Amino acid sequence: MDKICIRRLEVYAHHGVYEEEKRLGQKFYITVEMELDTRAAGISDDLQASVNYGEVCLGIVEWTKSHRRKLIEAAAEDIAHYLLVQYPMVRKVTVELEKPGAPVPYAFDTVLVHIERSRHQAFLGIGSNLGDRQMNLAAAIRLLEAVPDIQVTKRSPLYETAPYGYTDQPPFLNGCIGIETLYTPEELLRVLHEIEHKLGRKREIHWGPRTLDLDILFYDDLILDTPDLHIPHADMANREFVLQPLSDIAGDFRHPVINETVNALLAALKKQSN
Ligand SMILES: Nc1ncnc2c1ncn2[C@@H]1O[C@H](COP(=O)(O)OP(=O)(O)OP(=O)(O)O)[C@@H](O)[C@H]1O
Ligand SMILES: Nc1nc2c(c(=O)[nH]1)N=C(CO)CN2
Repeated sequence: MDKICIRRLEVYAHHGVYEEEKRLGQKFYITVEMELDTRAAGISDDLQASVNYGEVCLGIVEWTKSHRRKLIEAAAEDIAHYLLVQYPMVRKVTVELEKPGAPVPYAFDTVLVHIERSRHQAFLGIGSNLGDRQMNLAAAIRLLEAVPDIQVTKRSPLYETAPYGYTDQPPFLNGCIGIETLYTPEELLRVLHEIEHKLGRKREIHWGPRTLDLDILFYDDLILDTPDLHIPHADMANREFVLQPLSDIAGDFRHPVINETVNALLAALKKQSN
């Protein structure tokens, strides 16, 4: 990825834990690196095809002056978030916030926090087999679309599927959606649980009937194995009700553990079940 960088933008602002810092203010330096593809702007020589660094400086200065955070961590987090929300072309930002006059009674050059934040691509499985299934799935997508740091970018068709695992239950309606998000996997899972809860999901039988099930299938090419979260979803390669709709929107996406595309996994599963 290409980068547009702004080094040590000077801003007088009032972030700090101590009353004196809040009252008097002090100098901050802000360095940002924005990763984006500058090829189109490079070829066309057109500012519309890129990010205007002057406007970025103005936005950062205005934000930094008009807000107050106790911690430089919090100020840097907000600046990174502001840049990713404001400039969809920017895939990743690095923000370094320096406070050279920090109230420390020793000689030092500067203190700083350095963070990297990025936009993530994730694929979710959605399913329902209780109540008005189509309405449940449509409502789930609407709720997801209303979450500020999630954009729904792709939707598969919905498929009627026989219950897998625990088979003594009604048929499911299943689909997959693609999203872009600024959330971490854990934050995303929390959002999904809230939406499941809002739509009346009760956790009773493992693999049992549900008004709504939302699973994280892929999150970039992340491999994560914690007690609460397995990414890629642990059983997805065995589930046609996942792979079929996923192949409609992400057939070429490669499973980072199995190292096969979704299309290849689906073909293998179909062959195996014939
Ligand atoms: N990739 C993932 N997506 C969603 N939940 C996950 C994932 N990996 C682990 N989990 C954990 O699984 C727990 C149970 O989720 P849920 O009740 O939806 O399971 P289930 O739908 O019955 O089974 P399955 O996840 O195999 O479809 C969640 O609380 C969550 O902590
Ligand atoms: N067809 C189908 N079967 C399932 C489903 C599902 O979404 N579709 N979800 C389950 C647990 O998540 C268990 N079995």
